[in-house]
Amino acid sequence: MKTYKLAVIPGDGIGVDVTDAAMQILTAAAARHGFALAPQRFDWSCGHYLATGAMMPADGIETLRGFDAIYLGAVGWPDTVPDSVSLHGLLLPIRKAFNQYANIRPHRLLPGVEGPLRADAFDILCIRENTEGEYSGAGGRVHQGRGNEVAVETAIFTREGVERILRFAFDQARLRRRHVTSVTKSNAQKFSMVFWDEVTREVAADYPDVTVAHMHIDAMTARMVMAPESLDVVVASNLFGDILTDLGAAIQGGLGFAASANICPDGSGPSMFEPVHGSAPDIAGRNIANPIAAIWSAAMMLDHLGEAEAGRAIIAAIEAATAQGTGTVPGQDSTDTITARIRAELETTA
Ligand SMILES: NC(=O)c1ccc[n+]([C@@H]2O[C@H](COP(=O)([O-])OP(=O)(O)OC[C@H]3O[C@@H](n4cnc5c(N)ncnc54)[C@H](O)[C@@H]3O)[C@@H](O)[C@H]2O)c1
Ligand SMILES: O=C(O)[C@H](O)[C@@H](O)C(=O)O
Ligand SMILES: [K+]
Ligand SMILES: [Mn+2]
Repeated sequence: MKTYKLAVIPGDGIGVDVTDAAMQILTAAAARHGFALAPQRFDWSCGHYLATGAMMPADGIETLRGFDAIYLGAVGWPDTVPDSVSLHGLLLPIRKAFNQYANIRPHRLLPGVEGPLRADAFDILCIRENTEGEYSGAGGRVHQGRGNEVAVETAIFTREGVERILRFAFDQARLRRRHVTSVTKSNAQKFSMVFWDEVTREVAADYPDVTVAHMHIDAMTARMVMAPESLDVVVASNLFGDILTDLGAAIQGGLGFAASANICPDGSGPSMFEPVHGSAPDIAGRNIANPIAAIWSAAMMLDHLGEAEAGRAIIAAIEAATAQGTGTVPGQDSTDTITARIRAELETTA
């Protein structure tokens, strides 16, 4: 039987709650679809930082390299560890070390879910650059705490990095409705974003069957609210993609529904799957987090591992559950109730 080695990093807060839910569903899917999962759990988190001084051990990346995929809940506990430390100590190193340059985030309404918009027929695939740009971590501070303090943070855009994420987006568009919207701010940012626009035009020339639109990030936020059905594939830099996908989550009913995959397209390292949302300290440990985003992310992981049928079955089970109203009203159903309903759907459908 095919066995997949899975590194599981629940992280902090509701990361733990929703990872437990996703693992239940993954276990059920494996049993039903004839493969096995060998999960190994790592307690890398803000708790680990407080105990050891690091979010993960020094050889953490090397440890992860041996796995077929990484499943992550969420990381961050701002009361005890600054968010800049937790993000740069775990999530960002994994995304960069394994060249997970494509962060795929789907936004559509599940059956039975009423979003905040009048629109309901949207189906957006956001492709976020995931290794450079505004998240490069290049910068510094001088004269800290003094009146003449200076802080510099440089966004880095490389031709390799920009071109490959654009090609990835155009390839995705070919599997969908053949329309790419490239989001920049090239009126204000006259070097990096003008460069991004130029590369977009170059890459687009290789995809004559795909239409392309260029939009500024500010206009894009309005577009996602006013006419989300006009969008197909959306491609953006690391920070813009981060912001747009919380907006995408909002129009699909909330962060509890937004899934994501951090893909290493060349397969040189494991890819990582996690919900878009964070550790949600305000609701952590209360059995009220919506596990659907996490379970959907688990389905994306199975699809990536080559278990597409099992991935589709999980999505179908989520849809069957929400179509009956389970998990559709914020705060109405517990994490356990939603998970149990999805599991029951998975185990009873053909
Ligand atoms: N990829 C990640 O691991 C990731 C993502 C975002 C934020 N963070 C970290 O998480 C911490 C909290 O960040 P934040 O508050 O800005 O964002 P957040 O996504 O954790 O929460 C934002 C709001 O959405 C709600 N929410 C989030 N997920 C939900 C779910 N599954 N069900 C129901 N409600 C949900 C929360 O209760 C909160 O009100 C910070 O430490 C931040 O750095 C981590
Ligand atoms: O990438 C980030 O900024 C954080 O990890 C989180 O907000 C995310 O969207 O993944
Ligand atoms: K997350
Ligand atoms: Mn985010």
